[in-house]
Amino acid sequence: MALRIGVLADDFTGATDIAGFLVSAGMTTVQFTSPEDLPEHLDERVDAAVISLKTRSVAPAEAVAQSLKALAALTARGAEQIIFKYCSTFDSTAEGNIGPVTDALLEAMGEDFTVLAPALPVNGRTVYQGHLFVHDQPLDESGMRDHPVTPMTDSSLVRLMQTQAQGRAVVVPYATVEAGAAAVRQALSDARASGARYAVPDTVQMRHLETLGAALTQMPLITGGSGIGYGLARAVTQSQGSADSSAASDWTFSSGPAVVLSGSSSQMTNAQVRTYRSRAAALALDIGSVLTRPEDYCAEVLDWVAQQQRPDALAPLVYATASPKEVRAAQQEHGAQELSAAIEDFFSQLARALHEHGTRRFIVAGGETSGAVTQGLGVRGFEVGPQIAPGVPWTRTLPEVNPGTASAETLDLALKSGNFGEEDFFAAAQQLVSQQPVSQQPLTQQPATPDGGSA
Ligand SMILES: Nc1ncnc2c1ncn2[C@@H]1O[C@H](COP(=O)(O)OP(=O)(O)O)[C@@H](O)[C@H]1O
Ligand SMILES: O=C(O)[C@@H](O)C(=O)COP(=O)(O)O
Repeated sequence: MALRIGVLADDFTGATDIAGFLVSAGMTTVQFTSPEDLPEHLDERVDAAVISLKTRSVAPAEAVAQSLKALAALTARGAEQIIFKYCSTFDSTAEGNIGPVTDALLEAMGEDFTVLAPALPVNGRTVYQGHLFVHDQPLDESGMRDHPVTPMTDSSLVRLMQTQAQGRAVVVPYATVEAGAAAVRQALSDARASGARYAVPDTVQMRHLETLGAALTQMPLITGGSGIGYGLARAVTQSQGSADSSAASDWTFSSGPAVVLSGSSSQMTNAQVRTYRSRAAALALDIGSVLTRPEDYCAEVLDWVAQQQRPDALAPLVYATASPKEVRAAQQEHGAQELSAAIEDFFSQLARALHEHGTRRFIVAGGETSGAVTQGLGVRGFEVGPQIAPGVPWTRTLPEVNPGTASAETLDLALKSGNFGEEDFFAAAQQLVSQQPVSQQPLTQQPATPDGGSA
């Protein structure tokens, strides 16, 4: 079967977020860490491929260039529909990057119209009258108001888009979405005829995403969050009669020691670390040692982890997670960027050392931290499995594209965006492993035949 959906995501855990939702809707999904890593021939069982970029907060021209490369890689694999995945809280500045990237993708695809659909009601992100809410607060009154890189000071998606993009945006109101897919299609066609370039559909419940998915199956470019990915995938798999047989239902895990690495300091991750500390061995990183003697300290932490890894115990936790007050104080003392980079490098080095000493399962908290860990492990592609929590799936590495992992064995990775998961997330991830079902042949890359076709 041809590649039904190709996704380019503007950050790492955002990519795993949408990949997990595509799988939960019944699509076999693989994820790669750059367009270059996408194999020329994907396994024929693959319905969706996700490329994770790091374009959320780079300069707009750089974001556009990387996104166009990813688009080219996906269309070259025959992707029938493209999704540009950004954050469910529309993380961007007045310069971009959601507007410039969307415009560049439209132009490259020869299109003049798309939707902006960031909503993910199961995680409290809803859109009403074109305004984005985080649970019961408008976006600009939520914690996103104080985001260090992309502070969100308006909740109107129409205004947010129009300040950074080239065209006009219009709302598809709640009543139209409630009326069903045909009504949405008509509203989109009217909006386009009126000269609008972007439509913002109200989305209050998960079922609205299914309505939107059914209305949008023929739209070449969709932009939004993981929720619209779910809606589209449901529409496709339902029309094929396969929506109920989740692609993750017969997922298996590798055996071997596990570790939890937490570099996010979000409110939710702080709560998750507190909860887990009461149940498992936990080590708070000494930031001074991370900064001044990272190599020796890495060896000490490695020894500590090895002593704690026992088959009858929960995986040990190593964390840099700290309260906002502690983070601010440390940033003032050492400089925010230097500190982030040092901690990320440390996690990257530690993950590599842990892998070399036998660790096979990594549970990681934090988007940037996940990027650093996968980089340390040399992971460039993985298959996406069952969700531990909405937006956080288990994944396993595809050995063929991960020569850095040194062997044909697969690694299990759970890569969590800072804000996602319940308070017991770290233990819940391991509980899912211990309930693992019957073995399934892992996806492998199709060997290329001399004529360039797949074997
Ligand atoms: N104690 C700390 N003080 C300062 N910065 C920290 C601390 N712990 C982690 N960090 C840094 O904060 C950043 C957290 O970002 P990230 O991993 O993306 O989490 P999130 O998904 O919550 O944004 C990383 O760069 C990490 O290295
Ligand atoms: O859409 C979402 O909310 C997430 O997939 C996402 O992008 C979160 O970003 P980070 O919190 O920066 O990991």
